[in-house]
Amino acid sequence: MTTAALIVAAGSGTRAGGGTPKQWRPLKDRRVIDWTLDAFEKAGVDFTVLVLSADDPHAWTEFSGKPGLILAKGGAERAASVLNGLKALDGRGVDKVLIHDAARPCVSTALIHGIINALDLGPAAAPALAVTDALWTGADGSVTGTQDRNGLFAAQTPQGFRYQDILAAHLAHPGGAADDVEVARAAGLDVRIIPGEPDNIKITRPEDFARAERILGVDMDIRLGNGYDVHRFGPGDSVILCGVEIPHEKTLQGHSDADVGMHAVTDAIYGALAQGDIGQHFPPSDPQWKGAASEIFLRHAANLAREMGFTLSNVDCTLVCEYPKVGPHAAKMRSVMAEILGIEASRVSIKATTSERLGFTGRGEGIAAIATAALVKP
Ligand SMILES: Nc1ccn([C@@H]2O[C@H](COP(=O)(O)OP(=O)(O)OP(=O)(O)O)[C@@H](O)[C@H]2O)c(=O)n1
Ligand SMILES: C[C@](O)(CO)[C@H](O)COP(=O)(O)O
Repeated sequence: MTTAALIVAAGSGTRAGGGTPKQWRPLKDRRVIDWTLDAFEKAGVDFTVLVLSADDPHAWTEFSGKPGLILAKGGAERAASVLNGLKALDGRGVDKVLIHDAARPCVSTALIHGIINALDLGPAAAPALAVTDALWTGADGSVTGTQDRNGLFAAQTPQGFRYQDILAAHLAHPGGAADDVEVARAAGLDVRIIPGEPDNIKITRPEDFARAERILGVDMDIRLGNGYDVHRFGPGDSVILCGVEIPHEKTLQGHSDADVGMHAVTDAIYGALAQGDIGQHFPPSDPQWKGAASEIFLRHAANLAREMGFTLSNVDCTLVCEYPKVGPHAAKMRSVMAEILGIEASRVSIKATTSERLGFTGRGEGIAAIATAALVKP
């Protein structure tokens, strides 16, 4: 089955204001049209017809010759634009066509697939939301009556059809239809209602841009990283764990101050950023890091995260040792780590476990630490 998307982008966007037609205006880091085209590309349609205003030579130049993209001229009304797009698909072996407003950039892959699949069961399928608010009639700023909302739906796009059916329906229609479902029904086609998505809004008025940005903003970049480190014990009288010096009968050995917990957290952050590990940024072969405070490494990782546009959401570190006991120092460790990371202590977890006297940690030969970091870019 060959599936095409038909995206109407030839309107003037009068109600949205702003001078430039809404489909060409910015939305987050791209334009409205880019989000819409991208949604159908991601959904894997075979090709796309983009209906553009004949009065916009820049748009035609920009999109001409793009693989998988067919251009068609817009008409005076939406229905005329759709018909021109349908004609442009003639002779290309299209079975299913999904007609969509360029002004609905938040459409999801799941909804597109839902419509495509529903066309295996009938000639037409379209998304809609059952009306949940009370409906009134009004005049001169006053309510003049109420309207029964039972059985009423708010229509969305993409509206999907078998290609030959909807082409014939549009050719036979006298014009003035609100949408393609009205055209299809006028031709006697049965249209299946698919649950629409509240986020699939149509940008119609100026405030809709901010709504669409909020919806698209949910698609944030969330990264997780893990870190693991081990340091052995040697002669001494204290250890440094997560930035806190704790009296102990031995010390941890290492090239730096051997703060095993801080190293694990640092590596977790580098891991989330896919930026290597501590050894890569601060090679042990470099004498300048001999005896260095591990705070330098952790600050570097946290700053790198910020430079790459991420916010550190939380870190969680588990120290594995029989002794020293970590519990009495955990609160201090959390506040020290939080200060270095530049986040609230409530986002830093430091805990400990023994290994039931098993293995090198159980025999008191060293301490291991494992950590997770979560980073978020809105
Ligand atoms: N002659 C037209 C009119 C509309 N559309 C497209 O149909 C979609 C839905 O229409 P609507 O929201 O009404 O857009 P506009 O007509 O551009 O808006 P307005 O009515 O505010 O001018 C939009 O993607 C719009 O670009 C089109 O391709 N050709
Ligand atoms: C097709 C449509 O998106 C269905 O909701 C809508 O009817 C087109 O926009 P308009 O605001 O009705 O012109």
